[in-house]
Parts: sequence; C-alpha cells; structure tokens
Amino acid sequence: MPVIDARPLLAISPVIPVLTIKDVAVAVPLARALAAGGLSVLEVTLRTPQALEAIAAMRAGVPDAIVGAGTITRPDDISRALAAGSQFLVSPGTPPELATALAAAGVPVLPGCATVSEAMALAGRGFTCLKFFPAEPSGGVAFLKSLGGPLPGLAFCPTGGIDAAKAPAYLALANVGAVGGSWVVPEEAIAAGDFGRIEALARAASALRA
Ligand SMILES: O=C(O)C(=O)C[C@H](O)[C@H](O)COP(=O)(O)O
Repeated sequence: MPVIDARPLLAISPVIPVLTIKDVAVAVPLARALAAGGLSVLEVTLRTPQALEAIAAMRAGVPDAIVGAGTITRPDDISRALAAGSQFLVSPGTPPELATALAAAGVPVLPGCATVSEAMALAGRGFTCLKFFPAEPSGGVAFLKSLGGPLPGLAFCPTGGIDAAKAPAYLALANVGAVGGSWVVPEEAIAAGDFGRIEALARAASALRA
C-alpha cells in the first residue's frame, strides 16, 4: 500500500489543534467549537485512556471535523486508532518499524522527525509530508528554512512550543503546510467549559493564513 500524503489536510486550515482529552464528555463540544472557529482538522493525542473514545465520539457527533490520532508511538497504536475512527495518524518520532507500519496504514500520515537525517530517511521511504517535532527546541523556523534548499520536496507540520505569536513565521515558509499546537485549547478553558473562548481562539488561529 503506498504512503498517503497528508498535504491536503494541511491545506484545510493553518493550525491543527493538538488535543489531550481527559473527559470524554468534552470531546464533542470541544470539536464543535474548534470547527465553528474554522479549525476542522483535529489531532487527539493517545496520551490519555479516554483518547480513543473521544475520537469515536467526535466522529459520531461532529461530521464537519476531520479527526486524527496523535502520539502514535508503536505499530499497535495504529490499529487501535483506526478502529476508533481516526482519519489520519501523527507520530512524534518515527523508528523504522513504526515507519513501515505507518506507510501501510491506509490513511494520511504525518510521521515525526527532528533532524535532517530523520527527514531524509522518511523521504527515502516515500513520506514527503512530515511532522517536525519538537519544533521550537529543535531549531524552529531557522531550521525548517534551511531544509528548503537541500530537501525542496518535503512539506512539514511543525509542532511543539508554537503559539499564536510564533505561528506566522512558520506559516510564511514555503515548506510549511500548517502548524500544530495546543494553544487554542487551554486546559483551564476546557475545565471551565468555556467553549466560547476556544471558538474565539480557533477563529483567530484560522485567520493566521490569509
Ligand atoms: O503527543 C504527541 O504526539 C506530541 O507529539 C506532542 C504534541 O504535538 C505537542 O505536545 C504539542 O505541542 P504544544 O503545542 O507545545 O503543546
């Protein structure tokens, strides 16, 4: 099965919210608020026991959203994520056995990398749209700009340490399709049920690309 490129997903909105959900009850209102604010591509990290149920709830309750699973760290995670309805998969890093499994997943994938050699190894396996993680500690905008020369065929979704102030410089790069980040979903807003604030943050984020 050929690798499915995630570029079309990155073209939908400039920011992919990274969601870590501890209470399944917030999944649907959260996804609705983000989609209403213009961010319809959502990454739910597999960092909590509720993550898979949250993905399934979002798929059932928010048909406008495109819901993917993040924190894919082992081949096993892929089948669990797909069974819950995940429409794309994201890994923070990509050891060889995970790369093999992601290539065969049958949905768009964003395999993570943080170095030139990792990006080249993934490109050699047919992945041309990559997550750059953790973006800020790994060299940020200057690093990705430097990659554009030697590796012009690669597109990136930088994630990790990016906020509304930092996002525009990434989005201005030719090799960045979208950025990922948790800043649009502050934990205190989720805890307070303040989905209006989350919708407003999403609206501001969706306006970052003209
Ligand atoms: O869990 C994963 O799979 C990750 O790769 C980590 C997340 O993408 C970042 O934690 C989001 O970064 P922040 O916007 O700095 O919060």
